[in-house]
Amino acid sequence: MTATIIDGKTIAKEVRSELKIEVAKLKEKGLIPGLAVVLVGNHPASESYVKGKIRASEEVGINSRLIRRESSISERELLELIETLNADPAIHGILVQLPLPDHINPDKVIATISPAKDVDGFTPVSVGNMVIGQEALLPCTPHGIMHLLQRSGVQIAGKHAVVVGRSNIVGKPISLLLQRADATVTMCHSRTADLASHTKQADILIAAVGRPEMLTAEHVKPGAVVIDVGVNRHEGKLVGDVKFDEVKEIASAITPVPGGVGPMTIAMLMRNTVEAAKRIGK
Ligand SMILES: Nc1nc(=O)c2c([nH]1)NC[C@@H]1CN(c3ccc(C(=O)N[C@@H](CCC(=O)O)C(=O)O)cc3)C=[N+]21
Repeated sequence: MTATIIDGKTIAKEVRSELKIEVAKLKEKGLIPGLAVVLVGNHPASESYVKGKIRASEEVGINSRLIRRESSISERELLELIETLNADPAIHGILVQLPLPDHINPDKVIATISPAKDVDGFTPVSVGNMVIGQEALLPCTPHGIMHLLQRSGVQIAGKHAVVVGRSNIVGKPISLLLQRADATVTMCHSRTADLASHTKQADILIAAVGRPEMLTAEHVKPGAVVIDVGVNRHEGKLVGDVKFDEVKEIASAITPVPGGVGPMTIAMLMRNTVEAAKRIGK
């Protein structure tokens, strides 16, 4: 039996139409959510991601501002730009597109973003609040994965989730969110010994290592739900961390790349921006 395809593109569209209604109501009260997207230099993949974010903002009714800076900008100038946005009452969300040029310390830049406007959920304050289960803007990709699972009716409580990848942006936070939803979570990574022996135990398998098609049929238990977070440009096309054609024959459900987690990441950015606007008010 082949797996159900979890259609992130369609689910993301649903999220955006719900948000559109919510934003229209906020506008009646005089509150227009504002998002600043800061793009430094001209990383080719960043251009395409940022375009997606601006397009989604337009659809939902969020006022987005794309702020471009040359890659020669100094760290100090970038920090000053962020301080200005922190103080701007029309801006409720600030996103600094990563990666940044080598001479700029991304940790320093992220830590300068006001936690109230941290729609990526990357600041130390947001991360800390998430870890201890306090109210926080959640990082978009893990937040999007939780929505995908919930909206596709996947039961999480009591299940064994195995996460492959330990990044700050995906692996670590998704492990916590799954645990909070009462899954039992195993955290694996690129250096895990006998990876397949762990991933084969997974009822829910999250692939977030960033290695094209690394997880194959032999890593997957029949009937597992497989979430592919990989976005690898490989021989001119976009592929995930999962060997889709092979794994779809044994999984019960699987996300495609493209059209799975990626669109949900952007939808959650929209949601966080609306959330931040509501909390900050006008
Ligand atoms: N501060 C910051 N926040 C981010 O959230 C952030 C970032 N920096 N840097 C780069 C990564 C990557 N990322 C993606 C978002 C959407 C898709 C997405 O929509 N992908 C489409 C395909 C798009 C295409 O074809 O290029 C899909 O999977 O269907 C992918 C990747 C956000 N990131």
